[in-house]
Amino acid sequence: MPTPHIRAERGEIAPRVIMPGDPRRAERIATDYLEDAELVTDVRGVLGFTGTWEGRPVTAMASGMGGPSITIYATELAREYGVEQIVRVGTAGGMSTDVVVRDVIIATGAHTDSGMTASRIPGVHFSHLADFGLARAAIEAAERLEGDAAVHAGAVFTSDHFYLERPELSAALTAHGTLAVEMEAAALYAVGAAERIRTLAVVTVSDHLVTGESMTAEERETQFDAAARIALSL
Ligand SMILES: O=P(O)(O)O[C@H]1O[C@H](CO)[C@@H](O)[C@H]1O
Ligand SMILES: O=c1cc[nH]c(=O)[nH]1
Repeated sequence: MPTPHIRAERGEIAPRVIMPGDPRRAERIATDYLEDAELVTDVRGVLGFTGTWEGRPVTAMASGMGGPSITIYATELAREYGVEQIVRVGTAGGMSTDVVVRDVIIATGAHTDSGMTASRIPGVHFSHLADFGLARAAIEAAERLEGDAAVHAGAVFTSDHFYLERPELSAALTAHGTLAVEMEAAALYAVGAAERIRTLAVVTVSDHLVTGESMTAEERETQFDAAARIALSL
């Protein structure tokens, strides 16, 4: 049954969902990786395609940007479509000098100062954790990958801001081992905990807060092969 934000019928969305922020990246995953992919939702331009990858059904559907947006889609997918697993395939800004542009990060946890999770369990510093089995499988898949992408596992920072510069906060997070900043992982992990579904974020470093290195907008759409292959294998 369609929801306010997803027009697919139940059964048109696979139990496994690959979720980039960008609708065009969802379309590219469908065309470049999936077989027999069909558009199943396009409400608000947030595209979702269902097809198969190595014979297994999978849906590639965008989340839009930020915690509120991914929370809406992930919650509706879990509650209304029986989705069991959502793997975000996103971009992130490098914070640690241990990572460089085009590296891939398997986000085993996500720090955040977002009010979204603060309001889920007031008074508690909730731990936003990836599903352990998915994270372990992603690390194993990365070890089998051909190509020269460097893959890291560790914590990211999920921010509600893209443009607000907070150098002291960045320095403190980096000093505590945070690898990169993005805008959805913590919210996705909170939905995973609340709805009892498996969630993981695999992000490609698209720019670096310290070195200033950056991908172009076109590269942000295309340079995610390693992350996509890891996510699709799960
Ligand atoms: O490339 P995506 O998956 O959208 O991820 C990152 O890019 C967007 C900001 O440009 C935010 O959504 C951030 O999390
Ligand atoms: O959220 C994001 C994504 C990419 N780069 C950033 O600096 N922030």
